[in-house]
Amino acid sequence: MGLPGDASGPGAVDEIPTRRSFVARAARARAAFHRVSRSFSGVGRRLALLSAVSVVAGIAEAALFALVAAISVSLSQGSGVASLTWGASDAEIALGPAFVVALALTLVRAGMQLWLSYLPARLSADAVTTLRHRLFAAFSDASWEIKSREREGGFQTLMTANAEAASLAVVGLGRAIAWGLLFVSLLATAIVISAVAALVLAIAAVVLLLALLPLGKIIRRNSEAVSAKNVDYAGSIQEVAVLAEELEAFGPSPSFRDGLDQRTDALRHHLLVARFLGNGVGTVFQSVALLLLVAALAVVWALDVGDLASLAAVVLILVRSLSYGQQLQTSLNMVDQQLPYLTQLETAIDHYEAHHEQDGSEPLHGIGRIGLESVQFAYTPERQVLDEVTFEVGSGEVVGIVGPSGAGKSTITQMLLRLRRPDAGLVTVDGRDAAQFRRADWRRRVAYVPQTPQLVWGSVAENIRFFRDDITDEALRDAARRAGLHDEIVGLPDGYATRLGQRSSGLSGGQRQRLCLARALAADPDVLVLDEPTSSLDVRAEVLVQETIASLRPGVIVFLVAHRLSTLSVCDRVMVVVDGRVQDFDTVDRLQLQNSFFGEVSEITRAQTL
Ligand SMILES: Nc1ncnc2c1ncn2[C@@H]1O[C@H](COP(=O)(O)OP(=O)(O)OP(=O)(O)O)[C@@H](O)[C@H]1O
Repeated sequence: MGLPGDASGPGAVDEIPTRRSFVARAARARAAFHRVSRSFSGVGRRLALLSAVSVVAGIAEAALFALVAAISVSLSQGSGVASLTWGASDAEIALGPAFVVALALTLVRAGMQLWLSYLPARLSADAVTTLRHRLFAAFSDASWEIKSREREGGFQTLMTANAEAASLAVVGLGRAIAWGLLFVSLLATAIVISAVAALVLAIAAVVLLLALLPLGKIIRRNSEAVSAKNVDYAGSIQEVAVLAEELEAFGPSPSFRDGLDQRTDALRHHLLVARFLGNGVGTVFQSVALLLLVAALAVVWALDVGDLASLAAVVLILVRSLSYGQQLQTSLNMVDQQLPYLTQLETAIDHYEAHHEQDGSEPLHGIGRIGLESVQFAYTPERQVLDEVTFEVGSGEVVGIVGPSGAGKSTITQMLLRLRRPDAGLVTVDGRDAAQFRRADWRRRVAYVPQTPQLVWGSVAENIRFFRDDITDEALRDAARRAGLHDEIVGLPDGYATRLGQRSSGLSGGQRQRLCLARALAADPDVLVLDEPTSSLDVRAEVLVQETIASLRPGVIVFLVAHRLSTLSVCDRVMVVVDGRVQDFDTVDRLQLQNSFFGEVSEITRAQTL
């Protein structure tokens, strides 16, 4: 994944047109809906419902205002009849029925308004839930190549903060439609009641909306900056959490603290602008709207149009419609503010989906032989990391992989685990291309114990089972026995149900490593890849693990990346990797005589143990 701000990665924000026109804004809103509509089905139906409810609510409200105005005038004149004027036609209604109709309209309006609160909320909740599912699925299915480049905290930010912001963008879009249609419905009704009065006021409202448009651009630009910086910021925060132990021990340098403080400060300005504009625009709108209303009324008075009841109705309706206009403006600002987060989320999904992990279609029932055939691989074009690597290992063999730091040992294990694909050459299984086989089967047959074992929040049993529901309690106990951990687990306060944390796990480094060995053994693999499995173990535990490895014969192939020669005592053969090539692949005894790297390391080890 590209880092935030990197135009190629999910952190990048799409090019958004910056013209200050309604056309550009409408194009953005359309693009947003297009993106949102990909996130869940039935969006068209729901928007149609939202629009219909908005129009009905607007007409009900306008009719209510007209009736209230007519009743008020009638009461002030002491007449028992309310006179309603709708354009050229007049209607009269007795006060009793008029009150009943007013009450009914109030209830209809209340019901519609509640519905209008519910629909955007539902739209938003559905959209964000689906977005989160899509993002998680896209990330899970993305290749290791992409995942391994993921910035710490980047994915978390997308799943939490960005998803939250995207939900606000969808609420904003829904509300903008509702307030916009309410505004238009009220205005249309006002025009029917008194065309001149309403038109004068409508023009005033449109002028006001247009005048406030540039603010949207400022809000959007500010949000784009915040959205990109947030992912970066989350990365830095995550780093603090990940490095907590080392920071505690070493103490962070002033420059480290200053760096983080500067990142925190850099967000301050954007946050201030966002919050101020978010609230300030509404206040400005209200004040200017009232000014325009007074000015427009003065024009109506000067033109001498309309009777008292219709003028009162138009004023009531327009004051209300101006408030919807303000809410429309606020909603559009909210969309402007939150849309970059939604865009960033969609960009990330597209990025992960474009790098989908390729799978094979054939089932894999077992592995008898595994190897690499003329494998070439480079992480970057400048440096070849594996160069014509070829070997094959058969069932029951325990193979060591040694070599200088950076020689390519871990890269070979990543090939065997199918975490990376060769640029040229093949990973072979029983003479066939491994890429043909289903990954799910591969993961089941090829197990891995990393150098730094990771625990998950949960019990000891859950840590061994590691989300593979089909592993029985008996199988995981058996795996713990084979990893030499069973007796220690039984000695824990709650045995296999003892809860473990990720960091302060209550287990020693050696116990954690053996727990991960049990995790690897639990599914009864055909191939076991161990990256320096005894690095955290004392001599007694090391012997225990070596016995476990030896006991896996004859059915299992074991690859053992080793830095210490003591680890290699169980190996049938050892592969010496130097500069991305297999320099030698032979027994320990022969390597000691013929391989310069191996001989040198043996010498150093011997001198150290004397
Ligand atoms: N993700 C990566 N991106 C770019 N280069 C990488 C990446 N991972 C490893 N390399 C480079 O590839 C080379 C081989 O790395 P690899 O981790 O396979 O070596 P290694 O033999 O396992 O080293 P060590 O014993 O130190 O763990 C090194 O030069 C390393 O810098």
